[in-house]
Parts: sequence; structure tokens; C-alpha cells
Amino acid sequence: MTEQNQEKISEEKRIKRVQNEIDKIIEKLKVNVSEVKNRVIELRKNFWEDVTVNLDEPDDVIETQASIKQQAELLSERERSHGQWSERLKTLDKLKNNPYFGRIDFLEDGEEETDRIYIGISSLMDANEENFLIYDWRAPISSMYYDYPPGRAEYETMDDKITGEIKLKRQFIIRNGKLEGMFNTGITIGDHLLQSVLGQNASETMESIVATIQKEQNQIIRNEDNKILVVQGVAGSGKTSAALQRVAYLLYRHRQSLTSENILLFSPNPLFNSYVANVLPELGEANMKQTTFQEYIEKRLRESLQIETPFEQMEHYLTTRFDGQYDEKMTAIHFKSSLTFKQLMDDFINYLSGEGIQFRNITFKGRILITKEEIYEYFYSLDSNVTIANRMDGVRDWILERLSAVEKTERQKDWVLSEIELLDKEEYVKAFQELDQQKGFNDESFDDFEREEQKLRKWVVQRRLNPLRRKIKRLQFVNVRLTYMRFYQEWSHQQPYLEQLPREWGSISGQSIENLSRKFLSWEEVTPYLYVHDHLLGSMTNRGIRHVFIDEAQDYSPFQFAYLKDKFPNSQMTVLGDVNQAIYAHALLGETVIDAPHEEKMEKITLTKSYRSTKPIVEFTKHIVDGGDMIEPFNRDGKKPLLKKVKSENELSSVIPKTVHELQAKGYETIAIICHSMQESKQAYLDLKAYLPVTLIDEKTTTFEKGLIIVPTYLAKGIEFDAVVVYNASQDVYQDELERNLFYTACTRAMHELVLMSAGEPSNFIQDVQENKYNVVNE
Ligand SMILES: Nc1ncnc2c1ncn2[C@@H]1O[C@H](COP(=O)(O)OP(=O)(O)OP(=O)(O)O)[C@@H](O)[C@H]1O
Repeated sequence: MTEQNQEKISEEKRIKRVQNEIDKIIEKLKVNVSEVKNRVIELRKNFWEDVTVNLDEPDDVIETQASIKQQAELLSERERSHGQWSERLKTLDKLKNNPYFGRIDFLEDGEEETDRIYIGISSLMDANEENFLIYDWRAPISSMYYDYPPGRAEYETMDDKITGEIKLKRQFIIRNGKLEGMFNTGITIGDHLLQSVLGQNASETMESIVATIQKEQNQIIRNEDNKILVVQGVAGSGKTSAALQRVAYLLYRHRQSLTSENILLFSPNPLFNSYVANVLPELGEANMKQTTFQEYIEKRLRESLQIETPFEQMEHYLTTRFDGQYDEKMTAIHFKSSLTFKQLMDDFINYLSGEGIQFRNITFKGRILITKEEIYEYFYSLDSNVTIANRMDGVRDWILERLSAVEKTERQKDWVLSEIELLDKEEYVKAFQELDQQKGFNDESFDDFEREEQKLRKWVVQRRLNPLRRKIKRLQFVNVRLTYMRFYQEWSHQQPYLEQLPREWGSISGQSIENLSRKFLSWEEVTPYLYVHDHLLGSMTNRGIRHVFIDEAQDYSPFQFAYLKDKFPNSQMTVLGDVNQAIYAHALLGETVIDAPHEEKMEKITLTKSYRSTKPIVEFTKHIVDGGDMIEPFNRDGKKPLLKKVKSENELSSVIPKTVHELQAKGYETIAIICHSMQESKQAYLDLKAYLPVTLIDEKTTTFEKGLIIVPTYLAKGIEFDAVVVYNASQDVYQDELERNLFYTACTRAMHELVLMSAGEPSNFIQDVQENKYNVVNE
């Protein structure tokens, strides 16, 4: 028997042994889980029996409260244990199927014996709790697996640095509990395994990469020291993957103090949210919170305004290229997204601190109770050193106090009596129930008509005033929109601000005023508006969130990013993106968040190796963008991209079905027809649906299945497919420099095959690429 075979048999034996241990632990845990479960059921059933309830004396009430609290705590503690053990059982089930993926043999300096470190998704000790059978991939010692080839190596513990020598580094492929392959590896973590992982078909949801994390990705995952970590990574370099494993790492490292509730991920679109939703559960961790910037913003605005979505803005600029106002609109987008504009807003807010805020009259039953002028006067009589938002709280209390006085006089008015008479039976009963709860009545006082009327008057007026009170509590007496409009109407047009404004300011501000007058906020206006809104009304900074992840960060404007930094002052930020995939209008003309300097302690990591696509696809796509030379393909074989030329758009609907069938025949399950815009996607869908079972993805789509989809590039961001068909890569469609990144983003979604259709002359972006990098056919 060869040495290799012997090794394999010995590893198989070990796997069996570990699985037996897992079985034993599972058995033990199952008994515990069922005991706790019964105890929880019992506690819930007998909750009130075990509580001493006595409400006779104040002391007894306190004792009762304490007793209830104790019982509730006991219950929730048991529930928590039950939850944790059930989770552990799930992880053990996973470990049984795939106990580990790697092993290093490490001889620590000064020690005689080499330790065998087996690495898996979670740690496991033997049933006696004496030895580690598996080390969690996030344990300090496991970091050597990702960072070093065999030879000298080191890792850091809480307070020490351990050095030594890796004698062996081995990878395993274990599926359904069976060892399917193992190999000793050298410098990087097995090309072999990576080849096999990357060669598989795309799945509808992203998968974890713990078994094959690369050294530079590990630097991102385990980076702890910086307030801001910026990752510039080329398309397919594993930014999103690294981000998600980083979440898992942080949850492990800080498990005493950090939960998934303390981590927030900003995703590029709703589809992406579900695309990444499986990774953490697969690793035995709960998902972090997820949102999109749009959703986050919309939740914050306390007014009913019509808000343009980022996708609508995108669609607008992609489809109105020949519109006369295109250039001006682009200038407006660029300017309103900049930090110069933010500075102007800061100056404007400063001005508002001294004068200019617009208020609303407080009216009740068509009568003005407090005029906006009175509110204005009161506001500006308050100490101007206090922030606007804090002064606003003072104004709110002042108005509420005035309202209480009004309430008293209102009670005696005739309308109140008429309303009492009009109360129907149900309202009447409700009134008494509420009054009773307020201890306004006892049995005797029901006969007391005088008192009854007074109480009912109070109830009726209170009820009528409640909506107004609620509005006041929400500070709706501040007219944020009119206040903000003043920026465009007057304030910005004065010296010295004029110099900082674009030449077209006259018509840009005119358009802005028109939009605001019809309660419409264009996407580029939303962040500045919310910024002023928050300064006027105050906003909670989110202190519960300790880590913010921003994926596709190149699409955030400097203003948007500054806004987020403001909202999460105590959080560390991981900002991931690719300057070549910046497709939003504001980013195309200026610096993106990825290459901007930041004042805080920051580290920037650059990833240049692309894992998603085959080598021939990367060799093609890297030449589409400026500076693409540094993009390094992972060495995975495949076919060169194929350019299919047709004479006219009409022919697309016959050639594309044929192309899709060819791709399906090769076994590709997830195929995307990627379009320039939503407009083009809709047209493609209409033209193709008679010939192909195809799903159209729009901005509301949250999941997708294996099969064929049509999608505009901006909704395919961050996602990948077995094969991509670019619907029409002609010069007519992709010609502006602005569309270069869009085209690059579309092409880089392909894992195994890329087909570019072109009705007429192909885009210059293709012609920029050397001819030997792709094949051409005329259909
Ligand atoms: N170390 C790795 N091991 C296995 N697969 C990897 C690794 N790194 C990246 N991949 C795979 O490469 C593909 C691209 O990864 P990911 O989506 O994280 O890249 P990205 O940089 O976010 O891409 P993009 O910016 O183009 O959206 C995924 O299929 C991912 O699983």
C-alpha cells in the first residue's frame, strides 16, 4: 500500500472517529434540549401559579412585581438556552456531514510535539472536553492556515505571538460525511480545490468560502484595528464573500459583546439582499441586519414626499441621452452629490440657526391657535448656542403647553356638547371605559350628571385634539420643505456662495424649486434634504450598530457617505467597492468613496485577482476598463467570449433563443440576458417571451430561481450567473464613456461563458479589446 493510501485510510478513520464523537454529543444535547423544552412549556403553562399575586398593600404590589419579573427572567433564560442548544444541534449536524476542510501540522518553537490542527466551520471538543477535534476557522491558530505555506509561521493570540513551523498543510473534500479527496498544498490554498469550487454552476444564493479563503481576503476578514477599512477589489475578487466571512469572524471574536443585531450591511439592491442571505446561516451564525441606502433614507423622512429611486435616476440618464437637458441634469447630480454641496448645506444650516426657518400655523377646527409668526418668534428667542434640533424640542413643549390651555377653554364651547349628543352607543361605552381606567368614575358618580358631562367634555376635546398633539410631537409644525426651498430661492444666490456654484445654477435651482413645489425629491436631492431635515428636527444616531458594511460603495456619493458616517458615529466601517463598476451618474464625473481620503484611522486593501470568471473572460473584460492591466485572472479554463453580430435589432429575437438553447445544452442552469436599462429589458422581454421561458427582473424583485432571466445591469450588481448574454452590445447602445463601467459590470457577471449580441456596429468598448481575446460570428 502506498504511503498516500495509508494516509487516506488514516484520515478516513479519523473522520469516522470524529463523527462518532459528534453522535455522542448530539445524543447528550438532544436530552438536554428536550428537558429544557419541557421545562419551558411547563413554565409557560404554570406561569401565574408560580407567581405570588397580592395587590392589597403597596408593599405587596412591589413584591408581586418582583415575583413576576423573576418568573419572566427564569422563562427567558430557559428559552435562550433552548435556542442556543438548538442552534448548536444544527451546527453539529453540519459538522457531521463535513467536519473539516483543512489541517495544519504545527510545531511550536520550544515544543517537542507537533500539533495537528483540523479546521472546520465550528470548534468541537471530544466528549470529555479535553482535546480539540476541530478548531473553528476563526480561532487565532487557524489564521496560519490561510496566511502561510508550509515552513515558518506565526499567529497572534490575545496577548502573545506564537511562532513555529508548519510541517504539513492539507485540504479535504468531505461530502455527506465521506472523504472524497485530500491533497497537500503549497503556497496558496489549493488551486485544485478552488478550480473545483469555481468550476461548479452558479447557485441562486451565494455560498461561503471558508475552505478556500485566500491570504489577501483573510487580511480583510481579520482586520480589526481601523475605524474605516476600504477594500478596492476588481470584479469577482471576493469582496462580498470576504465581507460576509468578516461578519462571521467578528461575531466569533466578540461573541460576548457583539450580536448580529449590531451589524448592518448596506446592499446595492433588494435582489442582492436575498442573494447573500444564506452565507451566515451556513456558517452557523445569524444574519446581520440588511438594508439598501434607499430603504434606509425613506424610513427616516417623516414627510409624505414623492422620492425618486436611484434606479429611476439611473434609468433617466441612460435613456434621455439626447434630451436637451441631459448635461444640465448631470451637472446638478454631480454638484448635489459633492462635499462642496455638503459644505454649502452646513453654511445654510448655520444661517438657519439665526433666521429663516419656516413654520406652520397650528390650527384646530379651522381656527388658527398659534400663528407661524408666533412660533418663529419663540424659536428665535431661544438661546442661539443651543442646536436647532434641541431648540425645536423646546418649541414643541411650549406649543403643547399652550395647547393644554386651549383644551381647557375649548371644553366649555357649544360644539363639544353637540358632539357629546352625537356620540353613538359604542363611543359612549368607550368613553366611560377610558374614563373609568383613568379612575374618573366610580359607581356612585355615574348618577352625577354634572360631573358626567364635564368628564365627557374633557374626553371629547382630548379625542379631537389628539391627532394635532401627535403632529406636534412629531414636530410637524416645522415646514422643512419650504425652509429647504429657501436655499434655492434666495440664500445660495448671494455672495460669496455664487462662486462655488456651477454656471447653470440659475436653471438648476429653478428646476429644484419646481420639484420641491410639487413635493418631489430627485434622488440626488434626497440626501441633502435629509441632512437639513435631521439638523432641523434632530435624528437619532444609531448607537446600537457597531459595524457598518457598505457593499458596492463606489455607487455612494461623497455626500451620501458623509451622511452615513454622521449617522453611525460609533461604528467601524467596512467599505467595499470597485471604481470600475461605478455606474451612478454622480460617480462618473468625480472621485468615488473608494478612492477618496478619509480623516479617520483607515486602511485600504486592494484585491486584484478575479475568481468569478474563467481566464478567457477576464482576459477580455480587463481590457474594457482603464487601468485594467492590473486585473489578474484566476487560472480557470474556458471558452473565449463570443461576439454574435446580427444586422438589425429585429433579428435579436430569433438569434438569442438559439444562443440560450445552446448554452442550456452545455448544462448551464442560470443564464442572464443583461440589458443596458430597464427600458431595454422590458422590450427584450416582450420580444423574447414567446420563444423562451424567461423572467423579467425589476427593482422590486427580491429573489430569483435557477433558469433564464432578463435584467438591467444595475440590478445584476453583485450577482453572478453561469452564462451571460449581453442583449445588445452595439455602438448605438454603449457609446458614452459613462457607459463603459456599465458594460464592464454586465460582462463581469459571467462565470463560465459570455456571449455579446450586437445589432449593427459593435460598441467601441469591444473594439478596444485585442481581436484575439474573443471570437466573432456573423449570424
Ligand atoms: N477564496 C475564494 N474561494 C472560493 N470562491 C471564491 C473565493 N473568492 C471569491 N470566490 C468566488 O468568486 C465569486 C465572486 O466573489 P464575490 O461576489 O464575493 O466578488 P466581488 O468582488 O464582490 O464581485 P463584484 O464586485 O464583481 O460583484 C463568487 O462566486 C465567490 O464565491
